[in-house]
Amino acid sequence: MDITFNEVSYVYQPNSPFEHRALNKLSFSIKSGSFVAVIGHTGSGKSTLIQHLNGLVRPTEGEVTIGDYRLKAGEKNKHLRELRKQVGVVFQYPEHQLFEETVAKDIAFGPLNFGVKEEEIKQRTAESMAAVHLPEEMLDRSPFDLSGGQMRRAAIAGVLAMEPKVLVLDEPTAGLDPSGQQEIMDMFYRLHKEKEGTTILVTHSMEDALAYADHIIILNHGEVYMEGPPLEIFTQREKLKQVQLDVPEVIEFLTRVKEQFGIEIPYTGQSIAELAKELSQLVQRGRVHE
Ligand SMILES: Nc1ncnc2c1ncn2[C@@H]1O[C@H](COP(=O)(O)OP(=O)(O)OP(=O)(O)O)[C@@H](O)[C@H]1O
Repeated sequence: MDITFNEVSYVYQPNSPFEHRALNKLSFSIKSGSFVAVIGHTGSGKSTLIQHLNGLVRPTEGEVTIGDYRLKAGEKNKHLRELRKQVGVVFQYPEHQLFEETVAKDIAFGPLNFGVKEEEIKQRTAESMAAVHLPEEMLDRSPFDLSGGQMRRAAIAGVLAMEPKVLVLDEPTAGLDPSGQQEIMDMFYRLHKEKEGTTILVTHSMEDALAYADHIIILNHGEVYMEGPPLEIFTQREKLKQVQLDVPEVIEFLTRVKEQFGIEIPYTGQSIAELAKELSQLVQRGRVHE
């Protein structure tokens, strides 16, 4: 589903002493099937932006379209159920929203609410558990007896069981250890490729944005500060510094190689260790002088 924000503003607590314009005439579009990372320092408006995507908030000004669905300032949201069927949101610390007696009941909660038949729910539950790498034996356990990482996966399985066309991820790896973070992000990336849906990731990790996204949107004070393909964005160090954002380490490495050795190693998603290996091979072959 294509998504567009057209001159969208959002004001918290209007006409009160606490009035705050969190989004200011925001315009951008997201093509169906893309993996978009939304970045920006704290308070730049990322969470407010994504809350528009499933109708949790409605624009104060402007218009949001998600496929055929339209959220317009001044108009009551109609058919929100339809929208929420299509847009799945993994909120920060999703495990805090687990509440049922068993993992199976928790995963089935959303689909049941939307009238999905029991047989189909069973099938979706099995598929979602496999996607998040949880064994089926866990379905009968209380979600509160699982480890933190397993609880996070169970909560994510509940969102996947809705089979959303758009998956919105609000810092889905916050609080996990580095290997858990990579596993979860690799899982979302694999699902994105398999399901051919649209994925929108809010992250503070420049590394994840570079590794997984095909389009970056940087917010600053509720406005689009920069947008474009990752390599185009992350090579503009000075511009990023102005909004307190860092360049991913791997891009720093490539920049240093270019400055010191005068060569450009094409970046195709390698890690720093892999790039260092490529560089040492070039040195050994005499293509580059130390
Ligand atoms: N309920 C509210 N009332 C008033 N202002 C609010 C409210 N919620 C958020 N804000 C303000 O709106 C701005 C944008 O907040 P938002 O949560 O969208 O930012 P964010 O980029 O997601 O931040 P973070 O990275 O810290 O999660 C901030 O300045 C915030 O203080």
